[in-house]
Amino acid sequence: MKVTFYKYHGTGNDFILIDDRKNEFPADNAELIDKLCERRFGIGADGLMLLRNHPDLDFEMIYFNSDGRYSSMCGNGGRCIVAFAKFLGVIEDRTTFMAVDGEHKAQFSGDWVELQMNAKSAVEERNGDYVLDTGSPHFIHFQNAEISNADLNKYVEEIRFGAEFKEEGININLVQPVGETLHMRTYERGVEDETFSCGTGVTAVAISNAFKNDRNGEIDQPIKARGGDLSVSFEKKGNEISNIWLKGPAEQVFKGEIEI
Ligand SMILES: N[C@H](CCC[C@H](N)C(=O)O)C(=O)O
Repeated sequence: MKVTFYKYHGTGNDFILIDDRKNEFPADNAELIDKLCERRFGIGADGLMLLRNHPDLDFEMIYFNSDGRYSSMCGNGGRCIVAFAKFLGVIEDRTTFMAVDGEHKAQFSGDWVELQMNAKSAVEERNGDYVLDTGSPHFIHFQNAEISNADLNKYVEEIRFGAEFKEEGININLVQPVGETLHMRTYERGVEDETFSCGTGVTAVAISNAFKNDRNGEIDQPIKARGGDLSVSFEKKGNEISNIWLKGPAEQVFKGEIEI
């Protein structure tokens, strides 16, 4: 079967996107998806997404990590599939679509896509570190030292593969405040490697930073990931977080065809 695919990235978090409105792609074939995401023997990507019809909303996003398994929500992927939906003519300049963690609104601002995010858990503080779910589960460690040469693997071994999270997994984020901007690096569950950006991670970092600094009101947090710049805006009243928007670029890199 010949499949047309489109390669997108959102600040270096890269994805294979397929228009599967005919429901023909073998979504349960984890081995195939893993192979397509392989960087040397396949197309290469952090994840794969299917755009499918939805009975009530503009479309449905089905997301797989590069290990081929169905995944929790992908924020950068959500922004890329919105750009893909506009490219296909499925939507114009705003949309409401279905994803694994529920409905998402999205809109365009210049060449950035703004995606409304769902905070799925309370913010848990653990000796200065944070754990929260923004559609995917995240562990956040803040440090003042330069993160570009930080030992991310130490947190991967201790936390991602530690007793508590070994089974379910969790994404690991290191954060270094630089002025008003948060510089960050992420190790992603299901990719089992560092990625250049992680949208649910960016969102989790922005929210936990507001708790760390006891900030309230309308917050617009600039973030610098390895693959580029994003921002997260939200409202915080004490422990209540609402109106969360993840904003950043979503770019189509190439189109291709592959026999599967
Ligand atoms: N690897 C994540 C899902 C993708 C998250 C990331 N690509 C994003 O942009 O949010 C997990 O299994 O929790």
